[in-house]
Amino acid sequence: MLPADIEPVIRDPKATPPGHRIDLHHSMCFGCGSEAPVGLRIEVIAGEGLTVTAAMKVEDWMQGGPGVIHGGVLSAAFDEVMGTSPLLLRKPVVTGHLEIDYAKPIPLGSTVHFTGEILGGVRRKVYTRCVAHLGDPANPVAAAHALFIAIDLEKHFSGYRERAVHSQHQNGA
Ligand SMILES: CCCCCCCCCCCCCCCC(=O)SCCNC(=O)CCNC(=O)[C@H](O)C(C)(C)COP(=O)(O)OP(=O)(O)OC[C@H]1O[C@@H](n2cnc3c(N)ncnc32)[C@H](O)[C@@H]1OP(=O)(O)O
Repeated sequence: MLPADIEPVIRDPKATPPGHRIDLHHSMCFGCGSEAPVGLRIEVIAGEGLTVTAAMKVEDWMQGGPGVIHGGVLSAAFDEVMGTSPLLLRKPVVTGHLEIDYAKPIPLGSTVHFTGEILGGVRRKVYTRCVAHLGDPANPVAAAHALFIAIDLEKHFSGYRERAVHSQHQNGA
């Protein structure tokens, strides 16, 4: 999946320091929003270099097959974790391409640990990967690769903002 012309990228000196949560982009986001009525509420933590980590408790409402997580929920979690990592470059992005390898069923009640990494970039493209385990990093349960595209936030969402759902604490702003 990685292109031949991929180039190294450099963490922005003003990026969130290692060990700290990378700021959520808005409180009503399905992936990270603390006020979203339904959502994953994932906190992505900056790691060293171009890495991030996150953990997600697998709740009953995430069920797909009996007793295990739905694959789409896991996919959304990967999207959130990897999609946040380009903020280490101080670049807002959207997902262009996401692929998942599901290695093992993930039981309800378990905690999924994610370790993501930026692999490099080409122009506006940022390539990432992420591995998930249930407590033993040597025993992964899933892995993902994703391509994110850097955007101009104002332009990208200009035609959609009137539909945005706001937090009750934002006075409709
Ligand atoms: C919710 C978001 C809030 C963001 C705020 C702050 C972020 C804070 C972190 C939050 C974490 C969020 C994590 C969840 C993130 C989502 O879930 S985002 C939602 C899902 N994704 C989308 O809705 C994106 C929909 N797609 C699009 O809007 C447009 O296709 C894109 C991606 C903006 C690209 O369009 P474009 O700006 O016209 O650019 P374009 O010239 O077509 O492509 C640029 C380059 O990317 C390549 N490319 C584009 N698409 C693809 C593809 N699918 N496959 C391969 N290459 C591709 C092109 O070939 C081109 O390459 P080069 O020519 O440079 O070699």
